[in-house]
Amino acid sequence: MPETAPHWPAPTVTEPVDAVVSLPGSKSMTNRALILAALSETPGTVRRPLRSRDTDLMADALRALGTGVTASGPDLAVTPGPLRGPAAVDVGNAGTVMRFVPPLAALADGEVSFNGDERARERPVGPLLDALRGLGAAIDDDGRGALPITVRGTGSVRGGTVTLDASASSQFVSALLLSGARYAKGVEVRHVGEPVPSQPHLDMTVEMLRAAGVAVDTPTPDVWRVHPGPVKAGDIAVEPDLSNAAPFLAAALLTGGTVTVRDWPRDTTQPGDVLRELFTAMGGSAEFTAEGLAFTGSGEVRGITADLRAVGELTPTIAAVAALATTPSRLTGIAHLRRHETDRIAALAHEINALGGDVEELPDGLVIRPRALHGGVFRSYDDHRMATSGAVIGLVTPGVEVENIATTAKTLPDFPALWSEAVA
Ligand SMILES: O=C(O)C1=C[C@@H](OP(=O)(O)O)[C@@H](O)[C@H](O)C1
Ligand SMILES: C=C(OP(=O)(O)O)C(=O)O
Repeated sequence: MPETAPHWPAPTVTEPVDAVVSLPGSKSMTNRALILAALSETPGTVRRPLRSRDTDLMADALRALGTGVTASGPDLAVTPGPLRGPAAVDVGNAGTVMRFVPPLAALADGEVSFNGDERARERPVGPLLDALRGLGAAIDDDGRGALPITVRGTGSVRGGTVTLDASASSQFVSALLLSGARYAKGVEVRHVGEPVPSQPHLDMTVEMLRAAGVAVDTPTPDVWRVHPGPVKAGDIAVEPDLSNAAPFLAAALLTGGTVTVRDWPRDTTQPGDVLRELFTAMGGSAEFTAEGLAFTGSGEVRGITADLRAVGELTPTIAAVAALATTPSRLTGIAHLRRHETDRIAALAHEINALGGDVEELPDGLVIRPRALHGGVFRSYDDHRMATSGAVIGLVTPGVEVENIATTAKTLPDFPALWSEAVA
């Protein structure tokens, strides 16, 4: 029998939480920065990146393809080299690695195989693979539109115009755009189908490409054009991870306290910035201070009706807060969450209900009716955001134990210590 770690007793408080927290870098920005630096003409530096499972997997993938990635104090120094196979890439369960690296691997000379966690083999990549084939890449897969795959690189990709359905993940589009400048004809990506989720992440891709000297046009909604040309990443400064700020702001909201997140950017493409608005609608208030963003709870926590399509990765925390609110919530537009680290719609409903909650699954979301919760085990399904949601519920519900808190290492390895310190 494999040894399993004991469940983590979530700390419970009776006083308002009053804390100032420094959060590590954004996963999404770090992994984009690493890709852009690897595609660059000259060495670059990623300043204050996130160091976590997902970003270590990205660094390892790029090393396997011939790029130098070395720690330099709190930064990562990236030395681009000729991209080459053969190489084997372990994506873990990182969407950014399984989607962003294959278009780069198509530029390599040699075969690059991709595999990952059991769950990674269930997450969609089919539309991305078909798009890459349409741009001239050769890829072997077993016909399921999922890992494992082998990209048979020849050292160059023709590029051109491609149409795909990116309603399952915005990462399909970001992936093609990030490497597209290095394709002979660049790339024009056209989406058709249900709306693409995670618009802020698409904006982040476009903004980071432009900052790296790449010409990107967005002529009409659902069309993105990346012109061929050199990538010049240079120095890229990574912002604190605002999605990982969610549980900390929730602590202030739920306890009527104040949590300040240091260095919250005033202007950002991160979806977590929308928390200022969402958690204000749920009863708190946000204010920029000299230190960062101070979020204060009023003592009252209201439910919310919201379409979260653009900010889906915030759902687990919002659902946890909603379960503790005084009025019902309806969260929609998030069918794609069923293909995230776990089926987050089903997992949230199941785990909150197991603690006495009243959560109903919709095909594309959740209806959450407030009910007194009790202690018990909150399972994480190897999903970092499920684990942190268990911590949020446990903060005001005695006796909650989170199973596999270590899974937070995907994007926030220090979570248990940071959380315990913040709420102490
Ligand atoms: O591009 C990115 O960095 C991300 C895009 C989103 O993916 P989906 O559009 O698949 O939800 C988001 O949920 C994920 O955590 C990170
Ligand atoms: C969906 C997420 O991750 P991934 O990058 O693996 O898609 C997430 O972090 O919430």
